[in-house]
Amino acid sequence: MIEPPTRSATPQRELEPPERHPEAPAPGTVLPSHYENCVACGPSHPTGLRLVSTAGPEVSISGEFTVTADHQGAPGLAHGGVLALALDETLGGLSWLLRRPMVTGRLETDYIRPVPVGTTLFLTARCLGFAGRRMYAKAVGRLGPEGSVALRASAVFVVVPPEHFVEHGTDMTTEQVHDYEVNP
Ligand SMILES: CCCCCCCCCCCC(=O)SCCNC(=O)CCNC(=O)[C@H](O)C(C)(C)COP(=O)(O)OP(=O)(O)OC[C@H]1O[C@@H](n2cnc3c(N)ncnc32)[C@H](O)[C@@H]1OP(=O)(O)O
Repeated sequence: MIEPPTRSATPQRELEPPERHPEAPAPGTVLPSHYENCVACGPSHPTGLRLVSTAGPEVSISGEFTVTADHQGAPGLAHGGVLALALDETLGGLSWLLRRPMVTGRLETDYIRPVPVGTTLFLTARCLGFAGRRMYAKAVGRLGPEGSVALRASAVFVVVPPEHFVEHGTDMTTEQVHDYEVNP
């Protein structure tokens, strides 16, 4: 049997520098939810994170959400999978600034401190650059705007054609995907 190649979220060669799209939302712009039922950012999801992302400088995003009892693993503490979800969503927000549809290929997470229920977690994600269709990025999660680092992540996102979401998802038309590419 042929083993799949070992994959890493650390770039193996020099990256093409990221370019903020000329029509990207200005730094400080709160980004709309990309889907109202998204478990990470959707305002209609009953128990989701309701994570709010904001465009940052260069190719960066900040995100915020408050851990509730719906997000527990151990009693009173956020589940690690939920924290990975928050990192994934914040990293995914980079596509708003790059104006390229992308999906997570790999997400490597370091859990550094426990995150109690009631904490507002402050996340930032930064694009490192591209190698072909691969976008490399890093993210950090803090226990307060300037607080202790609780999480770190390195990720590879893979640029996909808009049709990816139509072909593999439901209730999505090509027009809607193109709307996502050009709004806000
Ligand atoms: C309205 C809109 C809503 C927009 C909605 C926005 C939602 C945001 C949500 C946050 C983001 C998510 O959670 S997204 C959901 C979670 N992720 C997914 O569902 C992805 C599932 N996986 C896939 O669909 C596929 O494996 C792909 C698309 C990632 C790759 O498949 P492919 O298109 O056939 O391409 P492939 O040739 O395999 O790979 C292309 C290049 O990427 C590299 N590559 C592929 N996978 C990996 C990997 N895990 N780690 C490192 N590198 C990788 C390959 O080596 C190759 O490099 P080279 O040979 O070219 O050098």
